[in-house]
This record gives sequence, C-alpha cells and structure tokens, in this order.
Amino acid sequence: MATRTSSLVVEAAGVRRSFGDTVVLDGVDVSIDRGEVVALLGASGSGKSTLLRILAGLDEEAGGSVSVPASRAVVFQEHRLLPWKRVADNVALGVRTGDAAQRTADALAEVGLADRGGAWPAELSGGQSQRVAIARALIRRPDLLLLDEPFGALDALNRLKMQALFGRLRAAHGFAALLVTHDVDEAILLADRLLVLDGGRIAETIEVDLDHPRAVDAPGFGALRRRLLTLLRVPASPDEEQNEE
Ligand SMILES: Nc1ncnc2c1ncn2[C@@H]1O[C@H](COP(=O)(O)OP(=O)(O)OP(=O)(O)O)[C@@H](O)[C@H]1O
Repeated sequence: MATRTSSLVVEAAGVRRSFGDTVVLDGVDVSIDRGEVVALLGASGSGKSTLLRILAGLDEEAGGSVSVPASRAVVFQEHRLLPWKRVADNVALGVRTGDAAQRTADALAEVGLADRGGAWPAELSGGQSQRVAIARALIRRPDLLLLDEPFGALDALNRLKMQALFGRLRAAHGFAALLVTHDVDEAILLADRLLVLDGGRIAETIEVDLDHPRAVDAPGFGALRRRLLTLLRVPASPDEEQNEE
C-alpha cells in the first residue's frame, strides 16, 4: 500500500485548547503537504493565533495530536528583532555552522537588504524590519514556515511588495507554510488552500485553483473573494457588488 502520509509536513488531529471555561479550539484537524501554502482565516478571536502557536510548539497545554517538522520557523506580526544586535547578527542567531556569514549574506540579499547587515534594528523601517524577520526565518532553511499576520502592520504598498517577495521566496525554497491573515485578497493571492476557522473547528476548506502569478483582477478571483467574505460574514462593499461579474 502506498504511504500517502509521507508527503505531509503537518499532521494535526483533534486539536483542542481551552482558556478557563472558554473552549477556543474544539477538535481541529489540519494537514499540510510538503511545499504547500495554506492560509488560515477566521473572525477575530476564532483561535487562529492559538492554533499557530500550537503548531509552532509554543503551547504545551493543547490536547490532540500534532506532528510538525523540527525544521520550522515562525514569523510574527511584530518583527521581534533583538535591538542590541545588528541586523546580520539577528539573522544569524542560532546558526552555528562555519558558513553562517555567507548564509546570512545570502538571506539578506534574498529579502533585498544586502547592504543593511551592519545596521541596528532601530535604523530600519517597518517593512525592512519584517524583511529581516523573514531572512532570520529562512536562514534555517525550514521545511515549514508559520506566519502570523506577517504583513499586517505594513502599509498597503509595502504589503503588496512583501506578498510578491513571499511568492518569489516560496518558488525558490519550496517551504510549506501556514499563513494566518485577515486579508482575504492576500490569502487568495498566496495560498494553495484556504481554511476557515469557526466555532472551534475548520468550518470550510477551499482549494485555490488559480494560475500563478495571481492578480486580484484575474478571472475567478472575485467569486472566490465573495465566497470567503460570506463565510467570514463580512458584507461585500457596494462598489464590489457593482464591479464584479
Ligand atoms: N493566553 C491566553 N489566555 C486567555 N485567553 C486567551 C489566551 N490566548 C488566547 N486567548 C483567547 O482565545 C481566543 C482566541 O484567541 P486568538 O488570539 O487565537 O484568536 P485569533 O483568531 O488569532 O484573533 P485575532 O484575529 O483577533 O488575532 C480569544 O478569545 C482570546 O481571548
């Protein structure tokens, strides 16, 4: 018999988590294939960050079974760089191999910051800081990236640039990723599959069957956006209703 599970990097089943009497996750099943990007959506407070922290190994109180690769890295909405270390030292953190300097230079070049290794975090813009956080994650060549609203604090233009960067990095590295986002367009642009968390469970799974590179005005995008907004109970704007097919 074929071993179907061999290509899965994440296998979580029956994940449960409560805080006091409040049940936040009530039996969540998530599988992510090697190289697959999955977006996790849901209303505020639905438990997205809670689930991400469990998959990251940052929450030991959860019930259920969780299998994730040791080779994983997390990117949060805030960059969490150490202010007393220069950019290059932040990126190289935890890398003990002899080629750490070269890997740091490569990782910074990949995120477009080849010349900022000597800077202090305080000297960077928000977008640059988040690029460094991504370089710090990538330098470990993770099989799995866990991203919690990674572009959520950025302005619209920076957000678009980071989404394009994510697409390039994904093509170059082939990592699997779980992307927590509030941004419906971002989810459809970047993910192979969308999960909607509601009532403590994965209420909906949607395969995104659109060609790459994706654009918000591509055929099929608007229909998918409307479906997601309905699931998230967000009213579509009057403009959108008029302009979409
Ligand atoms: N450490 C904690 N102690 C108590 N309650 C918590 C804790 N962490 C999360 N919660 C609660 O669990 C629920 C889910 O929180 P979580 O941050 O996972 O939601 P979320 O879907 O990521 O929300 P948002 O989209 O607003 O970031 C919330 O009601 C929150 O108050």
